[in-house]
Amino acid sequence: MRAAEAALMAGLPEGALMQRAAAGLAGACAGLLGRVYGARVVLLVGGGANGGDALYAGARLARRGAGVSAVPLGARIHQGGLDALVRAGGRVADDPFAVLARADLVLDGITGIGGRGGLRPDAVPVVRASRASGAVVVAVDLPSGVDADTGAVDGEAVRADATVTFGAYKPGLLVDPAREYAGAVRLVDIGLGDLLPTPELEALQHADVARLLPVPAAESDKYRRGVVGVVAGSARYPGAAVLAVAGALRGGAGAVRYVGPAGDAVLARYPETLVHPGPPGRAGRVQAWVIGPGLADTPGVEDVLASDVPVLVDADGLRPLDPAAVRARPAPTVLTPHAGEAAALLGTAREDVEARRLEAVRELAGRYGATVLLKGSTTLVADPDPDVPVRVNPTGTPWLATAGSGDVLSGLTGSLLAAGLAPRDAASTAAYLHGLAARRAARGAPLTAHEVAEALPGAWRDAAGAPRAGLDGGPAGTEGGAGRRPPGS
Ligand SMILES: NC(=O)C1=CN([C@@H]2O[C@H](COP(=O)(O)OP(=O)(O)OC[C@H]3O[C@@H](n4cnc5c(N)ncnc54)[C@H](O)[C@@H]3O)[C@@H](O)[C@H]2O)[C@@H](O)CC1
Ligand SMILES: Nc1ncnc2c1ncn2[C@@H]1O[C@H](COP(=O)(O)OP(=O)(O)O)[C@@H](O)[C@H]1O
Ligand SMILES: [K+]
Repeated sequence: MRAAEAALMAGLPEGALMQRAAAGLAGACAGLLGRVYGARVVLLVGGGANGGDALYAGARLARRGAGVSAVPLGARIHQGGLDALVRAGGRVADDPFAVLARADLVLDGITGIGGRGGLRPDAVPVVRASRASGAVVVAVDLPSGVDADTGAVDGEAVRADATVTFGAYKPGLLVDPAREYAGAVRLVDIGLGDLLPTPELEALQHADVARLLPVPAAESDKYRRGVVGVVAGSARYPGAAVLAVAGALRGGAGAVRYVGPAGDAVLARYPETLVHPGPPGRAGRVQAWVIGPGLADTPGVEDVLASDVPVLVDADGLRPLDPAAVRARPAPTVLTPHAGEAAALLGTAREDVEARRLEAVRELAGRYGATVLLKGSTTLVADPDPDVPVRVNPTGTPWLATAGSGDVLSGLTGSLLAAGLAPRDAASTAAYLHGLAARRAARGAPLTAHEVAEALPGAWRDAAGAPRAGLDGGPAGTEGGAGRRPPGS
């Protein structure tokens, strides 16, 4: 951000960029207020340019008739911004707590990308008073106190109803725990355009997923569409096998081979499954393996890792995992740990992984030379190449935190691998569809893992922009829609 802003500023009059930011910010605040004239606005102003943004936006609101008071925090204050505010009729608050108690809107301009660590002690009571006032809290660029680069929150931070961010989304707006502090995020374009470098994080959108989803062609047969092998379930956990197969059947592979002791349970629910007693090496050719869900102590991980096709390792399969063995594989490996499993692999505590997800997923991907999908409130997918952007999943719902939903995800991901998607694409597309399916299935009420699997075709159609019911079976070549949408649609 800093490099791109410096390059852009070099060709602009002094202060122009901050004015663009302030104009966007003031516009967003006006929208939230509904009526600007007579509204009471309080600016929390730190010592940097983030405070400058707040002051110039405050000046714009004051010119439209708002009563605007600034609460300076920190040793310095942006002088140009303060002068503009005073010229527009705003003022510095004599009693911060009195103005906050009556505020309609509070602008958090304490820190932006220059913030380090949580809020400093002098800011804490003022921020708490802002929340307690019932005013709408709008963060400037980022909620103060969150880490812009990682999404970590070390100490206290502003809990915003909305965040107006400039130029590009910052990782702290997309990755929990910080993401939760940001509220609804709006991006204001300040003209950085091509000056922005390759992002560290990217989030798929419907159109991206539509381009990635495998669609059978006229010449396809079940083998050419890919066969996925699922090694899952045990006498103790037969259900995990059923759920992993459920995900795999809906992921685009032409056939699903199940290997393990839960064949009867699988066939009872999904007669289309090809069931083998094992071991995996004798089950016939597959284009990708999924191993782990509900495996308990069943052996087979080494056997599967020795194969020359992509392998997804989940749940119990992750326990005995040796980095050297994974790195030595001739084909890609995908690991899908939740925070607890990731912590065990890294030799750290679950809370550490949850506090620093981005770091944890990158470290695991590097250590294992594998694509790693870290599950949880923010699902992240890291490539073994550290220069490739990490993908953050924008879909999903906390209702997904239900037993067995991870088994569905591993089957789905494996199926997309078998269908030929690159590991990072398979994992991030699966997480996207899985999250979308969960939202469709939950609609604000508890859901079961099985319902997530059942909702996958609907999620697929949504993402692919496929014709709605009643229009299917139109002119030849129109079914499926996926992959045929023009870029950016
Ligand atoms: N560079 C630019 O051209 C633009 C920058 N913009 C704004 O400028 C911001 C970055 O400005 P700065 O680099 O001045 O940095 P910030 O304004 O984010 O923060 C720096 C100030 O905060 C203090 N500080 C650091 N950590 C703190 C903490 N935990 N608690 C309290 N105070 C703390 C520092 O001592 C310093 O005074 C962006 O986030 C954005 O809001 C926008 O105006 C767009 C244009
Ligand atoms: N708080 C949350 N918000 C959103 N998604 C969540 C949350 N907690 C868990 N999930 C998702 O739910 C699924 C749970 O998978 P997992 O932990 O492997 O459970 P299981 O082993 O029971 O299937 C994952 O897709 C994960 O990303
Ligand atoms: K801020």
